[in-house]
Amino acid sequence: MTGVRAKAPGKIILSGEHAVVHGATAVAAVVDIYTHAAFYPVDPSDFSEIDKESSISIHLKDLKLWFFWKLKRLEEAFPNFRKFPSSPQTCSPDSIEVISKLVEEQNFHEDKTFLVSGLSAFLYLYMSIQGIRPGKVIVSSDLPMGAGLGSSASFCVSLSAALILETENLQSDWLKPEDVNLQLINKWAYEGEKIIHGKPSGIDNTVITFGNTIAFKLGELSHIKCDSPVNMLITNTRVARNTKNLVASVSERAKRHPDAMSAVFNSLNMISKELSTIIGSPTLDDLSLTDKDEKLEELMEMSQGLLQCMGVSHPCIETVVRTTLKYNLVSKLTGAGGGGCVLTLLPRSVPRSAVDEVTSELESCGFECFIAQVGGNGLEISFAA
Ligand SMILES: Nc1ncnc2c1ncn2[C@@H]1O[C@H](COP(=O)(O)OP(=O)(O)OP(=O)(O)O)[C@@H](O)[C@H]1O
Ligand SMILES: C[C@@](O)(CCO)CC(=O)[O-]
Ligand SMILES: [Mg+2]
Repeated sequence: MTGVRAKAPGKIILSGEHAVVHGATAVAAVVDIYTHAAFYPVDPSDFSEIDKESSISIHLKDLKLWFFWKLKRLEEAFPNFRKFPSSPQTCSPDSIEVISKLVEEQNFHEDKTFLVSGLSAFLYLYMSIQGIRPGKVIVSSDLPMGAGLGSSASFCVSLSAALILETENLQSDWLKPEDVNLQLINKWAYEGEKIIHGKPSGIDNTVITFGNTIAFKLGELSHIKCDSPVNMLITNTRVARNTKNLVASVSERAKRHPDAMSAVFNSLNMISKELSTIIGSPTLDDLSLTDKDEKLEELMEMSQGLLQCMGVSHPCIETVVRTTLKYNLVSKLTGAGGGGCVLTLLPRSVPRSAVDEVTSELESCGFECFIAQVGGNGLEISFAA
């Protein structure tokens, strides 16, 4: 059986998370940790007698979990489901309810309920793009789930690509899809993100689809050309959290204190603009590189303070900030916060021994540290044999 395979990176947010949901500019970049999704349509003529009740299935390889929905059950739940509307459509609240029930009909172990939103996004994207037709999707990911590195968007982008694209013209090498397809994939992925996040800004799916480093405001992206990519140490505090709840909690705070919070969002907008200018400016010599790093550190420190003021930091995040500061390194949370991952800027001048020391101190607190490449390719596709 042949199909389409898609590979989508993760992302970090350098500044402006949460504020971007409220109209501010944010700056994000991809990281080289990937989600793979492959789609294999099942030819109805292949059905054996036992296969009569064919299904739509998803195999989450890393979790060793399989989920199946019989076509008959889906047709009964959605007698008038419209396949591939002319442009991506938002899942209505009524349909979300029906889809969640279909997902919950799978026998979930209590400790796997965090998958309900991801599987609901899967069913919606599958039925909208492919219709209620049999097929199998296989997903695997190296991204920590629910930790601020865009696992939900990476899942939605890779799924949308595998479901939308045809096998013709694909090769066994990884290729970037054509621009017109990237636009469509990004729009569908955003609809999937809405099911997982509630009210996403769209920054995560956009940077993951198009790659590199971007500034993003009100649905519009601009690419930032970086001639000297930033180096980040990423620390996963392993504290579980959920982006949907954190985004909602910031909106609630903004409703309670509209003027104060709009000043916070505005400050982050300014920080993101300055940060875009700094990382996009040409690096002339070592002196200008050091100057860039110092300015970035100061802006990251200010961002972390403002995120704390929005109520999305966490004692574990503060521990990372304090620990790295002992080594003169600056950190900020990334993504929705509340736990998850923290970024530490590694200036070009920092000695390797200092990075090793800070890493072992962070690991002794039970955190996981890694260095990822920032600002590479976005979505890529290939032929799946
Ligand atoms: N590989 C995957 N397979 C199935 N579901 C996934 C996968 N990756 C993410 N999800 C879904 O996305 C949810 C996590 O999304 P969430 O937005 O809370 O975190 P994140 O995307 O990792 O962080 P952030 O949005 O801050 O960058 C999971 O609980 C799950 O439902
Ligand atoms: C917290 C948030 O700003 C970023 C999550 O990576 C949410 C969003 O923009 O959708
Ligand atoms: Mg997410």
